[in-house]
This record gives sequence, structure tokens and C-alpha cells, in this order.
Amino acid sequence: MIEVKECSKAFGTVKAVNKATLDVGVREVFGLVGSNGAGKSTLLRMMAGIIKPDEGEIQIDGMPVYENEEAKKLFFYISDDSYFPTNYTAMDLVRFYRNFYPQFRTRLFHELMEQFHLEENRRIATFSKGMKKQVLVIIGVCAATKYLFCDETFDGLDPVMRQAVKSLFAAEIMNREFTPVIASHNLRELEDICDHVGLLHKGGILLSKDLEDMKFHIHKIQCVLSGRQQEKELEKELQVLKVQHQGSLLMITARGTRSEIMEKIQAKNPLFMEVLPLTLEEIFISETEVAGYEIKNLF
Ligand SMILES: Nc1ncnc2c1ncn2[C@@H]1O[C@H](COP(=O)(O)OP(=O)(O)OP(=O)(O)O)[C@@H](O)[C@H]1O
Repeated sequence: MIEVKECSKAFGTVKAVNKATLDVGVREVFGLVGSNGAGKSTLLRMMAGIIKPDEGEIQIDGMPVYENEEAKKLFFYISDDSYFPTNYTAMDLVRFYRNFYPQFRTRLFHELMEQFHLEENRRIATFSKGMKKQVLVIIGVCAATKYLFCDETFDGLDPVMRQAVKSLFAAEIMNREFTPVIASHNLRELEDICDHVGLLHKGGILLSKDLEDMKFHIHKIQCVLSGRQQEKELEKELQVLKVQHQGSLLMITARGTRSEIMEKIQAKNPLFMEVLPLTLEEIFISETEVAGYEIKNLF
């Protein structure tokens, strides 16, 4: 488990991370989302023990991470601006990382490179941006660490590749203790990969939630009832986050499971009703609006 407690980091007068508190569980894909400059990279770099928090602490499996070799063996970190020596091939990179990660799974590396149609003896400098990211994710998975930190690694990966990486992560999580932490400024790109999402805004964690749980407990409703009185009653009975009217169509975003909500609407004998799950983006819009933020200021 990774515990970030009241962590802050400033660069001169810029507060990059501001009293961030966050728990990352095990065997889940954790998404760290936020706009450009929200502090994602800084937080990830502190989690990787590259920079020291000014305040607060970060522990990985109960160990402080900064200047702690034992804790650093537990993760592989993919930065958003990874540097490769010009002549290095993917295989050279593996030889390099094997020194740090003795449990490195070289056979799996060969298999995955073939599966992803990547040549292991080609110079990395000649790969496209997306291909370089794929090589790093493969190496990160093969390093066989408990945690994998990916900074903007998925932004710009094409949907087929994202699906392939998603399956790779799912297989790893099923077979061993493995927890990827993915920072991204794009909610839509995280939606189909993550189990849990933490939203970072101006250096602080605005919310941190399990995706399935969020999707299970918040819905959008479209219905037509027979009168205004009925509508008012329904609005009182539901845990409403937002109400809109479009002619006779009533549109509500409400907390609750699908069956709880359906039951309440059905009791009003609707002329029409539809209860739908929200997309991740819609959930965040509702949740952040409730917390007093405008999503368009966050992304
Ligand atoms: N080394 C540094 N020196 C000075 N300021 C920095 C440094 N690193 C980050 N910052 C500042 O800290 C803030 C947070 O930056 P950070 O890179 O953590 O954000 P981010 O959420 O990862 O953004 P992006 O999505 O654009 O990568 C920004 O205002 C940035 O300018």
C-alpha cells in the first residue's frame, strides 16, 4: 500500500503539491488525473523518492521512500520525459535494468516485444513516441516490481494499444501483487483502464474514488411525469445532484443504485423513464460541481 500523508512541495513561490493525502491500495489500477500543472508529475516524483516533500511523508508498504533503497526496489518509474542513450536498443535497456531488478523476467520481455510487434534490437531513438512508451511499459511490467508508476504514459497511445496494455495489466494483477499508478490529464483515456481515480487540483487531492463504486452509486435519469407536483416529490425523494428541464422531460443526476432510483420513479407512474450510468467524465463533473468547482476549470 502507498500512503501519501499531507504532502507538500514548492518550487520557489509555486506550490506544486499542497497537503495532498492519498492512499493507493494493492492490485488495482490507480489513475491520478488533473489538468496541466495540477501537480501530478511532482507527486509521482515524490512517490518515486526522486524529490523530497517539503512537508508530510510518503510510505510504500510501511517504508519511507526518500533515499530508501529497500522501498525503491518495490517500484518501476516511467517518467514523462524518459531519456535513452542514443545508441541503445530495447535489449540494451533490459541489460541495464536487470542490474537494478534482479527478478527481471527476460523471457516475458521477448514474448511481449513480439506480441506488440516491437523489434528488441532496433535503436530506441528510431521508434515513434507511442512505440517508446510501449517499450517502457513492457520493461516496467517485466521488472516484476509490486508497483509501476507511469507519468503520462498512456496519453496519445492508440486505442488498440491501450486495450493491449489494459489486458497486460489485468493479467499481471490476476497473477501477482501488482499495482500500476497512472498519471494523466485526460479523464477519457483513464476511464477504460483504471479501477480507482484520484483527482488532483492545484496540488491537492479533490477526491479519490473507486470507479465501479462511483458508477454503481450515481445515475442520470430522464423521465416524463404527469405533473409538476409529481416532479417536486420525486426531486425530494431522490438524492439529487442536478436537475434540468427540457419541455416535459425531467433530467436528474442523482446518487443511488439503479434499482433504488427506478423504484422511486416507478411509484410516480411515469409516462416515460430511463435510468443510465454516467461516464467517468460526467461523474467527475457532478462530484466536482457539488464540491463547488467547475469542471471546465479543472480540465
Ligand atoms: N522543477 C521545477 N521547477 C519549478 N517549477 C516546477 C518544477 N516542477 C514543477 N514545477 C511547477 O509545479 C507545478 C506542477 O507541475 P507538475 O509538472 O507537477 O504538474 P502536472 O500536473 O504533472 O502537469 P502536466 O500535466 O502539464 O505534466 C507547475 O506550476 C510547474 O510549473
